Order: sequence, then C-alpha cells, then structure tokens
Amino acid sequence: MELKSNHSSPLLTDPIPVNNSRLGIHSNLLSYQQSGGSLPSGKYMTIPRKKPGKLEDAWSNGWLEAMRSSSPPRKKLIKHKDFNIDASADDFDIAYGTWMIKYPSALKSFDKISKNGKNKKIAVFLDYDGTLSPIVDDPDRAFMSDSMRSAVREIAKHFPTAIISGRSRDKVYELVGLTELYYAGSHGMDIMGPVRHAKSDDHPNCIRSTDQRGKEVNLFQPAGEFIPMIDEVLKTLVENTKDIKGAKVENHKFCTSVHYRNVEEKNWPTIAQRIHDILKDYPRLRLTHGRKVLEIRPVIDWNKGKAVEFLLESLGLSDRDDVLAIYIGDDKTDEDAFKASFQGIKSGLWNIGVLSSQRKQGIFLSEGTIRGEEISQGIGDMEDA
Ligand SMILES: O=P(O)(O)OC[C@H]1O[C@H](O[C@H]2O[C@H](CO)[C@@H](O)[C@H](O)[C@H]2O)[C@H](O)[C@@H](O)[C@@H]1O
Repeated sequence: MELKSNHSSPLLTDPIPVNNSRLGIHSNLLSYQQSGGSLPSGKYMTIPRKKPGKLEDAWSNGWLEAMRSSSPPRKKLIKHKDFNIDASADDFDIAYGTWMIKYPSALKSFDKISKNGKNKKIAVFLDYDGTLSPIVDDPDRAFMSDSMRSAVREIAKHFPTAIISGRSRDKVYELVGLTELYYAGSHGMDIMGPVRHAKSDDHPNCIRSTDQRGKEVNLFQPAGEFIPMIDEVLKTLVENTKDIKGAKVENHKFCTSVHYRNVEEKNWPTIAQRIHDILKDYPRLRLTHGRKVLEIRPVIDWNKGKAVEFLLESLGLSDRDDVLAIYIGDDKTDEDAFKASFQGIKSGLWNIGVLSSQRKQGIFLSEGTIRGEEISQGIGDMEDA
C-alpha cells in the first residue's frame, strides 16, 4: 500500500472522521456522539445511544489496507535540493533523509525549548511503548533500558513526570518501576495522580487512595462501569482468536488489545472480521488501531489528552501562563495528547514525536496542534514497526 503523506490518510483520528477511519470500518459503528446521552457522572463522559451501523464491505472499505499501514512498504521519494542523499542509499534511507527535512530533530531545538522553559513550571508526560521502550515482537518483553530509566528518574527529580500509556496501569508501572512518577494506564482511563487541587465535584469518579509507597494519591477511573463488559469481550476474544497462530489478546482492565504483529498477513482479514463480529453486539465499545494492534475501548469522551489535562489540573498547573508542558509520544493515540494538552493550558507546550522504527530512531518536534497531528502522520509515513 502506498501511504499517503497528507491528512487525507485512512489513519484513525479520534473522534473518528466520517468514512475516514483508520480501519475503514463504517463510521456508524465506531463513532460516538459528542452530545446527549451523558451519564450523570460528569462532563467528560458521553455514552452513545446509537446502534452500530452495518459494517460496509470491510474488504473494499480499506481496513485491511490500514492494518498493513503499520508496516508500509518502502517508497521512493524525490531527492531534495538541500539534502545530500547518498546515491547508494536504499529506498528507506532516502525516504528517511527526506522525512528528516520535514521533521527536524528535536535535539536541534534544545536551546529553544530550554529558553522557553525558563522561569516556568515544567511538567513532563511520556508515552511508554515505542517512546521509552523499543518496539519488539513480544509485548511482554518491551523493556526499557537502564539508561532510559535513569534518564526518566533524573527528569522526575526536577519536574512532575507522568507516564501515559495504552497498557494497564499496573503493567506499565511494573515495566517502568519508578515510584516517583504518576501513571495513567488504559489510554488514560486509569489515572493515579496527585491529590487534586481542583474542585472535587468536577470528577466524581475520583477517589482517594494510596500509592506503592503509601503516599496519598487520587485514583481516577472514568470507565469503571465498563469493567464487566470489557472482561466479557476479552474472554470472547481469547476464545475466538485462539486458533489464529500468533494472535495475542491483552487485558488492560478498561480496554483490551488484539495484537497481530506475529500473525501471518494472510490471516489478518480473519482477525479483523472476528473482532468486528464480536463488536456488533457491543455498541458501547469502539475499535481503534495502534502499531499492529487493534484496541477495543469504551465509547467515552476520554483519552490520553484528557488524562494530560486532568493531571495538569490535579497538579495545579492548568489555567496558568507560567507552565510549560512537554509531551513525548510516538503513536496515533498520542495525538489526543498533542491536541488536547495544547488547548488545556494557556502557556507553552512542546510535543516531541519519537520515531522508533526497527531501522531508524529519532525524535522530532512540534509546537502546536496541527504539527502534533502532522507529526504522528509523519511517523505513520516513516515507520516500519
Ligand atoms: O500507549 P503505549 O504505552 O505506547 O502503548 C501502546 C500499546 O503498546 C504495546 O504494543 C505495542 O508495543 C509492543 C511491544 O513493543 C509491540 O509488540 C506491539 O506490536 C505494539 O502495538 C502494548 O502491548 C499495547 O497493549 C499498547 O496498547
């Protein structure tokens, strides 16, 4: 599949654009209403009353193409006049060189970021997979290096630092192992953060708890009511994919993932079809797409971006003009944070994208909403992981 390099790509944005989802599944099945049907539990939660639409012809609708886009073929790009590309470089190197022109390394702007952060309160938000750890075949073996752990520990000595992951909070804590951080698991639907400075009646699902060190924290789980449903779907998914070699279902408590990285490509249609068949019976669940993974999540208006806003608010850092937030991420789901955190704070935000392909590593920069989306799209164009 030739990946598109502009915003008309089939990659999923969230909320899902009509007829343009990453999986190409009919938008009625995936979309959720932004208004109406809210639960009494708070302003952030919106539950759909719509029945899912009939799946349009999945085959012609491009979802399989989107699954393949997690591993796009190399493509030839035209040589840029300002960039000296080795004539013997293979297609990927040429593509990478051209791509770096569009997405320059964030390290080159380090001085700019430092100047920007002078006399400001800085908060750091980090994605886990592909950002702190390399992308590997076995999700249970995605370990971060000791030097990365030391770097994160060092950051947390100076600034409030949070991990915002698609994994369950327990799992990501087990992998990172640093008690001094805040953790948001399940794409932000399970947050253990500081005791809130904000008005407590804003978030009724927020309860007081203690962390691993016995310190008082706030636990916020906006999708708590979905746990039995997710559990049920998880069991069905495990049962219905057990004959597909390489398929792996992961339990994140508030959402669940089906990995197809180790599944032969000829079996990808079977996986997607089976998930679709299961989801037909669950209009309150939706499907999103990550790196060779399909994720089943509750239809609530909550994501990594909302988690960043929630944490900033809990830290007493929202609605201030002396705050600089830094978000580092590598995947489509991080776009929610790129966007929402920018809207949520009045002062500075730096979004740093991480390219963690199997062949090239890099970090690059964006300084606003549009660039945030573009950057994730850029990763989509470039990644082979
Ligand atoms: O939000 P993140 O912390 O980036 O988590 C996103 C997903 O990461 C994991 O899957 C991805 O990484 C695996 C290990 O490198 C890789 O094998 C898999 O193909 C990737 O999709 C995790 O297993 C998922 O549950 C997370 O949703």
